[in-house]
Amino acid sequence: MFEDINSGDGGIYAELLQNRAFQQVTPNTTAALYAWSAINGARINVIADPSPISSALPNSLQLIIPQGTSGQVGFGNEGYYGIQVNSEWTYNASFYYKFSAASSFDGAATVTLQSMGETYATASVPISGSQTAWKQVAVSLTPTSSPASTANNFTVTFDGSNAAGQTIDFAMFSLFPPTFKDRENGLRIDLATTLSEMKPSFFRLPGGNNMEGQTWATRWQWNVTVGPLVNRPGRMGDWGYVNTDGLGLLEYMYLCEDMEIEPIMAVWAGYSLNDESVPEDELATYIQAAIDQINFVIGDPATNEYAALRASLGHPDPFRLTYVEIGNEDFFGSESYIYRWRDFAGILRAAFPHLRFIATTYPFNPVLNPAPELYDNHVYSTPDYFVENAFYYDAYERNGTYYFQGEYAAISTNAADVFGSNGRLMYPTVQSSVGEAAYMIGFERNADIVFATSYAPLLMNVANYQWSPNLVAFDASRVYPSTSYYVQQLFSTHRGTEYLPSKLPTYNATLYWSVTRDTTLRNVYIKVVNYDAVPASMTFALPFEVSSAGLVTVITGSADASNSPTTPDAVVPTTFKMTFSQTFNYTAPAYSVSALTAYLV
Ligand SMILES: [NH3+][C@H]1C[C@H](O)[C@@H](O)[C@@H]1CO
Repeated sequence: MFEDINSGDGGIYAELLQNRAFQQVTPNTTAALYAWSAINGARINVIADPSPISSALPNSLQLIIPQGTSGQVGFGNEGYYGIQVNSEWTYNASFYYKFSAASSFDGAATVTLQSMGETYATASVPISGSQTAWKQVAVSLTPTSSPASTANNFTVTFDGSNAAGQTIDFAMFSLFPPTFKDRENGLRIDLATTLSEMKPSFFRLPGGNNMEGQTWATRWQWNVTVGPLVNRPGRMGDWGYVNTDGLGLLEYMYLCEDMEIEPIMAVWAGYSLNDESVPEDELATYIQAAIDQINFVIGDPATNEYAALRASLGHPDPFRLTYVEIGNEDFFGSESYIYRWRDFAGILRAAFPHLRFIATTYPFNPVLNPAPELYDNHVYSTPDYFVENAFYYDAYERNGTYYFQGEYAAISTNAADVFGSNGRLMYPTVQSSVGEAAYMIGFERNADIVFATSYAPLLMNVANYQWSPNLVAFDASRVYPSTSYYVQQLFSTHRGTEYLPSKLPTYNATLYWSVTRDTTLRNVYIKVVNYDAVPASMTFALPFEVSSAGLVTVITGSADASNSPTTPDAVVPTTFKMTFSQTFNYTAPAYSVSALTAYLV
């Protein structure tokens, strides 16, 4: 499950410059210069440009080089809480510039990656005072070393002795490192690789709260997140910072394509986080926007203008799409969802009969028409809750309705105030991840009605975050997979194609297991969850023969152990050879998740 909670900008979206285009800021304020700073006496200010680079980007950075300055004068950007400088990488830097008034200046800008005066990479860009219209310039930067620290800056400076007195406007900066699959405007390689190594099947986007907007006007709107970056205005996201929307709908689709997974794509459904619902007689505009969004993803360029837009952006073929979610957590707006679902699902089902639409209220509460085929359930609670409710789906009625556990995580040890700060987990712990695993065993046992599941939220920038815990933490140079990440990965890579019934302990036990079989690979997977503080010895009697050689992968550690920037590898999976027979013993360590792999003979 993905949404931008300090996880897109400055996270998986590989742009390295923060506040790169001065989107959604108030000109002539200090705040508008966030992440930028003047160098050696330069004067910089964000202005409402009288001739802006685009209507989407009305602001520009104005540099004034005062008379009498000498040495390198200009400005720098600190990145998203740091910039990783890697000598194995070539960085692509670009910006637009113009002179608001023609001048005789004919010089160059020096573009660098540097720290405290040490320059790691530098390039020169010709700058001409005759350039009164916006001109984009681009350079590549190849560092000569890789400093351990990420306290580095991107800088643009001029030789003060010959640039004194000049006023130059700048817009739409960008600095990219190499990206995942070399995709232009793409993803940070280490984060995307970490997600890909979980072998996920789908990617839910674009949220979550961050799709909804605090108001209707600030909702996520697909059409302003596609096309040239200079035409993307960005928006104030729902987690307290401006989203550049450089990671837009097309980038999300490329993410799915490059990771060989499919999107579960949400459409805005007329409800914003200020608890305001669009009245039924005003829904048509938003339903059409949803139709256009879906056509952008799967439409025929020959017959639909938004599909033609997709083709013009380089992807004439439709993307994979099966599941479309109508809204997010509409149990907060369930009364209006009765008509919002009726109209959205009614019209979208007719327009796209092969797609499957997911409702986001509580199942059957309120009663919805048309009856949803799919519901998205969310649950955040304590580790104990997940163990005590490991049979949550067993009691669900089998009535042709299927469930997406779209968000779940053990986030606190304080049952009295799960979302509060007291008892809240900063990072998953072994105990919280083992608790989640007990619940996940229940997903497998009930796979006849649970068709998809995803931990949430996914990514956290440890330098600036609004939610904890998350599956994967990161900073400007490193990724910190959590204990829950390894549990997700273990379940995902030991999935099987069929569930083999077995007699589980009674409710509120501490020991859970599942037996699945992959009929293609002819593997048998036995996942064992021990939530007890002592090891659990077990005997398995299989109804079929297996070869003696097999493997077991175990995630275990002290209950409150976490992977974090200070203890990145406190708990990692370990794999051992294991001897199997049709009847065999296994001892599950205290607080552990094990995946046993045996091979059918
Ligand atoms: N409040 C959670 C529920 C919402 O859908 C997400 O945006 C939040 C974090 O995963």
